Amino acid sequence: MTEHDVRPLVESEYRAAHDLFRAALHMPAATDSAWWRMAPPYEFGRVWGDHIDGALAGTAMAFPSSVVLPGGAELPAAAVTAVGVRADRTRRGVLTHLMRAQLNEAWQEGEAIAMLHASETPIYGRFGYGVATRARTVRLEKASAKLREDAPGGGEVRLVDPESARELLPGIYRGMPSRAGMISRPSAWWETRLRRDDPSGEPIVIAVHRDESGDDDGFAIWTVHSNDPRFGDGRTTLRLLDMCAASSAARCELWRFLLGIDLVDEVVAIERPLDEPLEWWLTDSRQCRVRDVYDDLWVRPVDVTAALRGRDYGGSEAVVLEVRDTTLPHNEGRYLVGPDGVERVEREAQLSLDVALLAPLLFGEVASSTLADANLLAVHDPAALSVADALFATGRYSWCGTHF
Ligand SMILES: CC(=O)SCCNC(=O)CCNC(=O)[C@H](O)C(C)(C)COP(=O)(O)OP(=O)(O)OC[C@H]1O[C@@H](n2cnc3c(N)ncnc32)[C@H](O)[C@@H]1OP(=O)(O)O
Repeated sequence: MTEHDVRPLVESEYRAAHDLFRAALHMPAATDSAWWRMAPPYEFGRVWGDHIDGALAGTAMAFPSSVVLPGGAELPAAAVTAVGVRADRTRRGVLTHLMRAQLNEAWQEGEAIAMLHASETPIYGRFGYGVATRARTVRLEKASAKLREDAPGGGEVRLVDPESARELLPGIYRGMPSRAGMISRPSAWWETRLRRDDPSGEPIVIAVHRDESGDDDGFAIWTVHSNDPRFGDGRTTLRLLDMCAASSAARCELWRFLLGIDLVDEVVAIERPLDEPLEWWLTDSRQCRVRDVYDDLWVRPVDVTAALRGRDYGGSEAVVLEVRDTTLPHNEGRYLVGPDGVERVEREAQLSLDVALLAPLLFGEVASSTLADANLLAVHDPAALSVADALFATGRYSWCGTHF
């Protein structure tokens, strides 16, 4: 049997842990400058390692953040990242040990939620994570994607350098109207984002939007990739990595700016909200080509009571929901969930599900009746299903938009 030695790593071990993570993603060890870019989130000191035969076999880290739930409440959350196991040590429970240690740490820290972006979908469900938000990648051909003349806009867009961006962008982000799925970005996250070159080595370019009354209210971050015409097709792609704005006027004006940049053939934007009204801003809606729709933020309720209490509910009736949670047994039990509040009860359950399916319900990503159709939600009282549908409906897609 494999002997595991799971413990928090110390600072002198962080770089090796990061290199192990990079190797698991088939990336070379970090150069000094790559490590300088990626080190800030390690500074929170929440880095775990599992050791086999005295050598580091796997690692996972987290930094403190928060996430907005439907209704606008913000809950403290552990942002989990840099998870990797050595290729010659996989499938012996290393990740399982790391996940348990990390989730217990989040519980001790009083974090109601743990959250991450998954490299592959089969990995995290067994630890109680489920898809909370989805996002899409869109591609616009610059020559044919034209914004309607009466699409929103106004104000002006200017390029800023990373030093100014460090001053400006965190405040603009905090000023955005809150939306379910959005997370807080600690300064360490900004340090990494604004230091980071694309893996291809292209530098980031940053623009800020200022509204007509002189307030900065939106920004975009991108890289530009050109294909040498002597060898390739000579096309130039602008890759939009991050765009946030406080108003649709600011957002549309940023799109107008991007689609007007010279010597660009196409704009490809990742992790955009499913309901960004690009199709509606264009003269020809088909010019917004949706390349892909994918799971974005995965959420794991660490404290189910706090997570259930963190959101608003629709409808007028309550249901008794049973939650199974083998990883964090303190969550196991029955919850009366209704528009008047949430409490633990001993009553018979009307519906029951695994904790991993709570996040899609909490964030309005799926209806209870759809989960029941998929045999993922057990229905003990059929009348409760439509009540649960009404309770958890959100009316708007949740969206994260922050990669970590
Ligand atoms: C938030 C992030 O950082 S996302 C990045 C995650 N990292 C990567 O994708 C890097 C490449 N992959 C890896 O490093 C490893 O394969 C990991 C981290 C995905 C899994 O680590 P392992 O130590 O092998 O996982 P562990 O042995 O604890 O597996 C537990 C269970 O999950 C299953 N599992 C683990 N990884 C996968 C996977 N990629 N696909 C399908 N099942 C998987 C195992 O088969 C096992 O199932 P079982 O309990 O039924 O036997």
